[in-house]
Amino acid sequence: MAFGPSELDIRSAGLDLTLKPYKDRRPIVISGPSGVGKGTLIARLLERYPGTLATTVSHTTRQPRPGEVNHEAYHFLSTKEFESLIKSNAFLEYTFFSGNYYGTSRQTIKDQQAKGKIPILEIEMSGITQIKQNKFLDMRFAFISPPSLEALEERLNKRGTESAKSIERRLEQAKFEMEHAQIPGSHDIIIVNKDLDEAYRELEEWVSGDAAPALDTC
Ligand SMILES: Nc1ncnc2c1ncn2[C@@H]1O[C@H](COP(=O)(O)OP(=O)(O)OP(=O)(O)O)[C@@H](O)[C@H]1O
Repeated sequence: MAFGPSELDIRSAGLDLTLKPYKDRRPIVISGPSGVGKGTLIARLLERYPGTLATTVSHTTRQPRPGEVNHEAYHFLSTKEFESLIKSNAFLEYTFFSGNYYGTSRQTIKDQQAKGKIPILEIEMSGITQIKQNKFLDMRFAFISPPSLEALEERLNKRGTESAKSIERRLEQAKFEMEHAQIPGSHDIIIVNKDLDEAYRELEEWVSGDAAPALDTC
């Protein structure tokens, strides 16, 4: 009995098995409280579908951290340069947080689309409000929710990247974001990340267009 080539054979032959003819090729916006698992879920999607999906690189005026490479982690630039880009309407959304600007340029999305990829953006709440105010932008929005604030606190503690004060601030913000996410129309789908594998499956189905619309409120 003949078997077809394995995924490994195809990859090593330089072919990409992961090109998926998604029905919906609009940019995908993922949001949710800090520590909920957005980065983890997006990393899985990108690993599974490198030929179809791609993240975008944001701009920031903050200093690079050790190991962060310019144009990979972020496009690092001066405040003057950032403000000049704001004036020229280069950003889809931007925010000023903790003394620094952060923003997503229109160009970074175009760059990925020009390569035939569907951009995936991780954007916080105020950025989503800015995007939604622009009726020319057609994107889809997923909110990742923790099963509870207690579970979120545990994840942030376990991750070990934040001080107690920072965790407290993030939990306050999380409460606000979770309430906001309940407003009809604020997201196309809410995925509760309780079990990571289940949350991933739900996200993957929605991203690839195989899922039925999860909310009838949109
Ligand atoms: N379903 C889950 N159950 C338990 N732990 C999880 C789950 N999903 C993710 N985690 C863990 O929670 C922590 C936070 O995840 P991650 O860094 O992906 O969150 P994030 O939403 O990207 O956070 P931030 O916005 O701060 O970057 C990580 O240590 C991750 O391994």
